[in-house]
Amino acid sequence: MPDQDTIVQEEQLETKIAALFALLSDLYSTDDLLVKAGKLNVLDALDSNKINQKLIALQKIVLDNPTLDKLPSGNNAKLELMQHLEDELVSQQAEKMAKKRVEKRISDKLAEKEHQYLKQLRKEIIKSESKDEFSSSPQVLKKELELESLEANSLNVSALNLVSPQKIEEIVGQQEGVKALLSKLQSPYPQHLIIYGPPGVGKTTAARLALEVAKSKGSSPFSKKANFVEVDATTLRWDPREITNPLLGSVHDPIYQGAKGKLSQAGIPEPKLGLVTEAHGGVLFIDEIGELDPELQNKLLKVLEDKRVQFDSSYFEQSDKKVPDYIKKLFASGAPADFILIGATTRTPQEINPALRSRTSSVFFEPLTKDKIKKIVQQAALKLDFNFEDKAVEKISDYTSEGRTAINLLLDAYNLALYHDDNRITGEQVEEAAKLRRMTLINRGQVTSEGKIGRVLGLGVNGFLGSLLEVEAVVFPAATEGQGKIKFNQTAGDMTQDSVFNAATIVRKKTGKDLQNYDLHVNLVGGAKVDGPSAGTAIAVAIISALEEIPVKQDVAVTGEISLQGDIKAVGGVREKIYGAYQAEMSEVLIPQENKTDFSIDDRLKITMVENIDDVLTRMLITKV
Ligand SMILES: Nc1ncnc2c1ncn2[C@@H]1O[C@H](COP(=O)(O)OP(=O)(O)OP(=O)(O)O)[C@@H](O)[C@H]1O
Repeated sequence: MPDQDTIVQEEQLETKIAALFALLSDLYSTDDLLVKAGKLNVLDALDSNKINQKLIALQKIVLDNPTLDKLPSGNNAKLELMQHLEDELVSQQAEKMAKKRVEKRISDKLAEKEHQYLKQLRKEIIKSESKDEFSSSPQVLKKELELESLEANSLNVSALNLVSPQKIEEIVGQQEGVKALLSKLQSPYPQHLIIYGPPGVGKTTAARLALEVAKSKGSSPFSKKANFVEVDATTLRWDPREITNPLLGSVHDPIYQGAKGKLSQAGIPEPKLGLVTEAHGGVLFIDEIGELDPELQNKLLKVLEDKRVQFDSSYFEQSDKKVPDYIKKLFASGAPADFILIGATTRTPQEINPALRSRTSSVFFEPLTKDKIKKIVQQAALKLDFNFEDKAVEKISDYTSEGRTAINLLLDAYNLALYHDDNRITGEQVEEAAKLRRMTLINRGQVTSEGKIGRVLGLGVNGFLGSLLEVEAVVFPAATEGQGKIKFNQTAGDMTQDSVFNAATIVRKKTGKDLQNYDLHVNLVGGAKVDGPSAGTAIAVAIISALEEIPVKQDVAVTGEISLQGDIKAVGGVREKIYGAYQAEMSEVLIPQENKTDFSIDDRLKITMVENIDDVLTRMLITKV
């Protein structure tokens, strides 16, 4: 029989064990406790009446140790063990409560953030939906309605779009260029590039269509939604203070936003995203990239490198609670601008900023020959679904070597045919359309190795296009010596008049003949208007040729101002003029030595630098003066 003390101690142990089990079930849910007991193989022990077995189960569960199968001997030692288990349970409980508290704080914080976010979102929506009292005025609503009805009425199906290539295979005469373009763009790692070539030969159209091809390739990083964003560098306006910068984006500081702007009233600067961000994930096409302001080019290069564009404003306050989150984000981390740059230029690679050139690969588009122009016109005429004479196509190719101009001339002739109730486009209609556009035939086929007296081929430039300028001079002995008359066409411009007078002095120096003893007529064929003294040299050569009756070579063209000393001075548009001479199939072109840095030598035709009238006469006259 156990003595009284032992009974009391056992009762104490039982009470303590019950208390510990109560603590345990506070710590774990019943299910969790059963699972844990199952894993530790003590489920039976929990139900047992034997104190020791219960204590062993308790020990295993609390200390999470399945190997603790023994108990210390002696009741005191057991009481100490239970004290230890109780401490352990208390500390586990404390840990659990601490965790709970932290979790609660986290979920409170989350709820608060969500609430703020929803509030902000609601504000934005209300702002965009709501009309202030000004914009809901009857006058403004009426204007809005008028504008909407105008928009709904659009009838402008662009004819140019209709007849332009819709597939890359329809680009004519640029096989090499298109191959290079496609290979660089449809790769899994597309490259930035610049397309070099004359105007109107399909650079923009090919770039746009090449992106479509790239999008259809599974390995391309361009998604189906990738944008083709197009901008012309010659019309891009920007302000170095970054008040306006449509290319890169700008920050509208509050003082510039106008009194009505909500953000401006709150003194908040607002970043306006630029084309580089609109092109994110796609292509940014910059036409005439060579004309882009050098400072803007440097900024663009930085964006290309960072693939982001950053904003800055002295009005921005990070801590200002009124500043919307999206504005804070834009100031903190900028806007994305990860795109492929395609530039197009009529310049040569040497004339492009070296930093830009080194980051882009080069693609070359060729000038279009007469045959290619005919093919472009035929292709477009078929899309118009209208009859046309072969002569019409032939005629168009006589007027231009630019694809775009050819298409426009075709469309003009088409409109004229409709106007005349004709069911086909004829050669005459093309001529009529060309006349209305003030176009002249291009000088293909003028080249002849035979010399001509008093006829010199000079060079003119119109926009980006250089062309031949035909200068004629005729002289007769004056009826009365010393009273000769000089005549020239008035339409040719004041500068031409000066050029003729300068030429008269040179002629006297070179030939010893006084022009006052002759009637002289100088003519710029076709009433060409010359803005500048650049025809001076050609005029002098024409007069000398006429006076001395020495023929002038007809496959050599010249440009240059002439001084009273007979020096050939620099002129503008040399690059375009050289290209014009090439197109007109000249074999040599004479350029002022002073212009030698304005162009790069190409091997398409012979370019000779000239310093004075003697250099020119040696190369242009068939025999010596
Ligand atoms: N090689 C070509 N093949 C087919 N069509 C062409 C070609 N070149 C030009 N075109 C026609 O002319 C239009 C204008 O061409 P596009 O704008 O692509 O030329 P571009 O070289 O980019 O000219 P620019 O340098 O002046 O911008 C095209 O929409 C197309 O109808």
